[in-house]
This record gives sequence, C-alpha cells and structure tokens, in this order.
Amino acid sequence: MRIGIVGATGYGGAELLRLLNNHPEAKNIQLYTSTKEGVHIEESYPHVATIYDTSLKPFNPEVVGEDSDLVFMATPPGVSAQHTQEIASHGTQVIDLSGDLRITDPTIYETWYKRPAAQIETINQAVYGLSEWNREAIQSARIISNPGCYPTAALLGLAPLIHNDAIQQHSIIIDAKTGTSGAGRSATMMTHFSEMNENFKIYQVNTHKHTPEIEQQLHQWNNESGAITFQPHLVPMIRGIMATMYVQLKKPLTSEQLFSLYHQAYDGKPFVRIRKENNYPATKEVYGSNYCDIGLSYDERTGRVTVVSVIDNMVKGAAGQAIQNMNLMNGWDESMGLNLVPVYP
Ligand SMILES: NC(=O)C1=CN([C@@H]2O[C@H](COP(=O)(O)OP(=O)(O)OC[C@H]3O[C@@H](n4cnc5c(N)ncnc54)[C@H](OP(=O)(O)O)[C@@H]3O)[C@@H](O)[C@H]2O)C=CC1
Ligand SMILES: CC(=O)N[C@@H](CCC(=O)OP(=O)(O)O)C(=O)O
Repeated sequence: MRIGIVGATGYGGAELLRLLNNHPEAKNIQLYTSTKEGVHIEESYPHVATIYDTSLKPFNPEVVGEDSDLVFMATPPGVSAQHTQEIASHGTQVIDLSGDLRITDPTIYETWYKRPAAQIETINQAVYGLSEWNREAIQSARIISNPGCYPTAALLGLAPLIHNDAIQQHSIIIDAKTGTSGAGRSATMMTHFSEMNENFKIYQVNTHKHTPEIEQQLHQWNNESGAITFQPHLVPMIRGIMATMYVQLKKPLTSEQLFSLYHQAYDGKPFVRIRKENNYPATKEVYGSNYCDIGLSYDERTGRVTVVSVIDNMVKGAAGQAIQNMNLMNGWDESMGLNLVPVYP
C-alpha cells in the first residue's frame, strides 16, 4: 500500500514512522512537509537514519491524494479541516490524527477550538475511530477522525459502565494526567524543561477541547449522559496518560459484577487489558505499546467506582490507534504491526 504522512516531522509523524516500519503492508511511504521541502528525514530525526532513506516532499493535497492509497494527517488543527476533502476525492483513505473532524456539530467545534469548523460534508463522512467500539463503521469508512489521546483513555475506561446504564447522570469526574509529548515537538513556555521538570501543573480548567469529544461519545452510547467534569494535568514525564475517573453508581454492584462488565466488554479485544482486583496500572506498563490497561475499585461506603485507565499518548492515543484503524479499514488483522511489548523499565 502507498502511504502518505503529512506532518512527518512532528511527534505523531515520528511515531508513525517507528510503527509502520514493522507493518508488512506499508511498503511505500512518502513524507510531506509544509516547511522543509527536500530535507532528508534523517536531518529532522537522526534516530531513523538508515531505516528511512527518504526526503520530505512539499505538501500539495492534490498530489498527496493522487500518489497515496492512505494518508495520515499528523498535522495541527485547521490543516485537515481544509485539505481532507480534496485528498479523499482521489479515492484515498484518510486518517486524521487532529481533532478537526471529531466533533459532529460545527458550532460546538468552533466554541471549543476557537477556529472555523471543517465543511459539514467532510465532518459527516468522517467516522470516529475508537477502534474497540466502532468497528463496523471503521471497517467501511474512507475518512477516520482518530480519537484524542485523553478521550481514548477516558472512553475505554467508562464504556462498560455507560453501556450498562450504571452511572448516575452528571456524576462523572475525569481527572487526567499527561506527559509533555502530547503538546507536540515545538517548545512552549508550558512544556520546556525548566518550566516542567520537578513540576506538576493543572491546565485549561473546564475549557479543554477534549471535553465535548468525550461528552459526544458518551451521549451516543447512552442518551441520558450529559455534561462531565474533565480536568487535565501536565506531569514531568514524556509519554503516558493516566485518566482516573470517579463515577456514582445508580445501584450498588458487587466487585464481581463490576469486573464481569469489563470482561464482557473487552475479553477478546487484544489491546485492552483489565487488571485483577487491587491491582492498578501505571503509565510505564504501557510505554511504547498500543495497550490500554484498566484498573477498577468499587467503594461501598460512597457508592462510587474508581476507574484507572492508562495509555501511551503517542501510541494508543495517536499513531498506534491510527494504524489499528488502518488495519480495520483494509480488512487486515487489527494487531498487524502493533504487537509491541511495552518498554520496561
Ligand atoms: N502528540 C500527541 O500525543 C498527540 C497528538 N495528536 C494530534 O496529532 C496532530 C499532530 O500532533 P504532533 O505530531 O504532536 O504535533 P507536532 O507539532 O509535533 O507536529 C505537527 C507537524 O505538522 C506539520 N505542519 C504544520 N503546519 C502544517 C500545514 N499547514 N500543512 C501541513 N503540515 C503542517 C509540521 O511539520 P512541517 O513543518 O514539516 O510541515 C509539524 O511537524 C495534532 O493535531 C495533535 O493535536 C493527537 C493525539 C496525541
Ligand atoms: C500536554 C498537551 O498539551 N497535550 C495536548 C494533548 C491533546 C492533543 O494532542 O490534541 P488532539 O488529540 O485533540 O489533537 C493538549 O492537552 O492539548
């Protein structure tokens, strides 16, 4: 398959390069740039020297569409909104890692992203690529909106309870922590070493753009579901997300019933692992892999469940899930190229 990566010099692009090197169907990979035409990828990323002997080509959506069977858009907000339709018009599959096509209501997108939404025709064609829960639609999709990193961790953790209508409306609190690679390769005041090392920050309080994305999917699963509290934090690590979620149950569950809901949902799904009782996942235990590990506890005193969900933001939260979706779209084994043991320690 001929694959194009737009935004190959960014962190999402670099992670696609790492993973696609082990993918048997990814034979012909072209890399596109908006600023570094003609530069060898090794100059941006010496760690891929001798593995990718390729120079960056200028990003022209018409050429990219013509020359590719599938394109990954690993680009900042706004780029996919503008160019996906033209790329897809060549019959090319598009997987967008940005948030441009995830929100189905353009008014909600514009409120949270503070920029113009994509054309409604493009948004309507895009299928939300939460691989474990939207398989049939993904299998027949031409355009995928790859989920955000926080929504992936949060939604995989909440799905079994929401599907079983077990949660009291308005009781969902998602307390999430991420590493700095989530902010991309460009240095910012928020993430540079002196600001972030030995520090722990809360950010975008009640205003993060992943809030409507999580609410939209929860509502599609259960129309009783409404507003949530979602609070991101930045911690001094590079990769990883931990979403700790607190939800009030409608009726008490035994611990056995709680674990049974999660096993019914995820047994047979290769990338979601449910921990045993009293065992909680750490971000390092999924580092560099496509796993989402989930730990659970029901507190009889409060009637609340605590769900702990961890992913690697660069893999299951971006490039890994994008490749899982590429596999589903093309009728391949969903694990193809993704059989990675987490890097530990
Ligand atoms: N990092 C993460 O953990 C995750 C990221 N995402 C999303 O994936 C997308 C990429 O993120 P990430 O790789 O971290 O970001 P980076 O900032 O590291 O990389 C983005 C790349 O996009 C390219 N680019 C910028 N403007 C344009 C343009 N107008 N046309 C074409 N290419 C352009 C740049 O490359 P060049 O200058 O060579 O053109 C740049 O290297 C973002 O939307 C991000 O929000 C989603 C989930 C997780
Ligand atoms: C540390 C940091 O800044 N993380 C990013 C992660 C989100 C992201 O990558 O955005 P999309 O997946 O929606 O494009 C953030 O909070 O905005």
